[in-house]
Parts: sequence; C-alpha cells; structure tokens
Amino acid sequence: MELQLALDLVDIPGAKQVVEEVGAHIDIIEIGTPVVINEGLRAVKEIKAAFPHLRVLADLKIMDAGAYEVMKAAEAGADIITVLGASDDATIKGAVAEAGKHGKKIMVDMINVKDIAGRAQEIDALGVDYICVHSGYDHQAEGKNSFADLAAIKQVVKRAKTAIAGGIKLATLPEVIAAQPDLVIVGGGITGAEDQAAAAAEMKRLVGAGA
Ligand SMILES: O=C(CO)[C@H](O)[C@H](O)COP(=O)(O)O
Repeated sequence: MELQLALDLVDIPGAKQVVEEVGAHIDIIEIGTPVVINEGLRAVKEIKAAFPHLRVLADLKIMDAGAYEVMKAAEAGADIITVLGASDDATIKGAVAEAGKHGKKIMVDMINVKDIAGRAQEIDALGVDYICVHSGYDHQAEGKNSFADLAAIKQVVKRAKTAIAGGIKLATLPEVIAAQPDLVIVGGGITGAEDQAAAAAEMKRLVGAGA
C-alpha cells in the first residue's frame, strides 16, 4: 500500500516547501487540479525536476481529448495522469494508449459516478492502471466519504490498482486501510496538520503496516 500527497492549495514555491518537509514519507506527489489551473503544467515540470526520485501525478481530471491531454502531461514529466470515470470509453482508451507510448500510467477518478461497481468493472477492462474512489470537496462538505465505494470496487476490480481520496485524516486512516486499497491519497490531512512531517510519517507508517 502506498501514500500519495495531494497538493491543491499551494503555488509552485509552496508545493516545493511542503515536499521538502514531507517527501521522505510519501510515494507520489499529486499536483492537484487547482494548482494546474493556477500554474499550468509548469507545476508538474518544476516539481518533477526538483524531486526526480518521487513519482508525480498530474490531477488533470481529463473529460475529453484523452490522448492529447495525456501527451501534454507526459511531456511535462507526469508519471501518472487522471481521467474521469464519467468520461466516454473512447476518452479513457485514448488516454491509456497515449500513456503507454510514454511509459506513463492512467488513474481513473470515479468522482460523481453513480453506478460505482458497474462502471469500475467496465473501466478495469479498458486497461487503466488505477481506479480511484473519490469524495470531492463539495461532497466532503456534505459529510460524505468514499469508504463504501472502496469496498464496492474491491469486489469487481481484477486488474487495476485501487485508490481512495477525499478528506482522509489520521483518525479515519485505519478504516481506510482495513479496506485494503493499493494507494491512499491524502491532501488536507497532511498539509493542514500543525506538524506536516509528523502527520505524513505516521500516515506512511500505518499505510506501510497495512500493506
Ligand atoms: O482531488 C482533490 C479534490 O478534487 C483532492 O486532491 C483530494 O480530494 C485529496 O485531498 P483531500 O485529502 O484534502 O480531500
């Protein structure tokens, strides 16, 4: 089981500062959607250059033009690129094919997909690398989480790795680990902690022990 740090509310210097603090305790750095909106794919390029030993995920949440957008993220140095589960199969297939050309991986974000198990089964067959259940910020504000969705996709996904994101904190991490995802994604649970390095270290310890 691995740990991904989601960076959403920082600029490029701020992202570098957080990774310098917690980089020893994480496996993957996520350049979050708001960072890409604010800074462009330059954020991916600069973070990959600064931390070449860590994998970088570009959270583009691609909805269309899968091949083209994956190509641009791959050129910027992203190791993993996100595509939305709600997008057309053709978009996901294009993304998978393009990622393969560059030796990169595709994560499908299941945010707002209604038939989680059914769609996860279809997407698994398209050859993606990760399927991620996700309660976004707007869902989190309504008190929702994706723990039940993780259990649902674990039943049907045979090929891809499973991941979970959305409001995971130290207190809720044991429940997440018990459901055995391959990847746990944490943003505010680390970046909002008083001692970011200590929070990341403890999360990494729990995730490692849960593997
Ligand atoms: O993709 C995102 C929002 O759309 C976030 O990166 C993801 O939800 C993880 O952040 P947090 O742990 O703060 O919820």
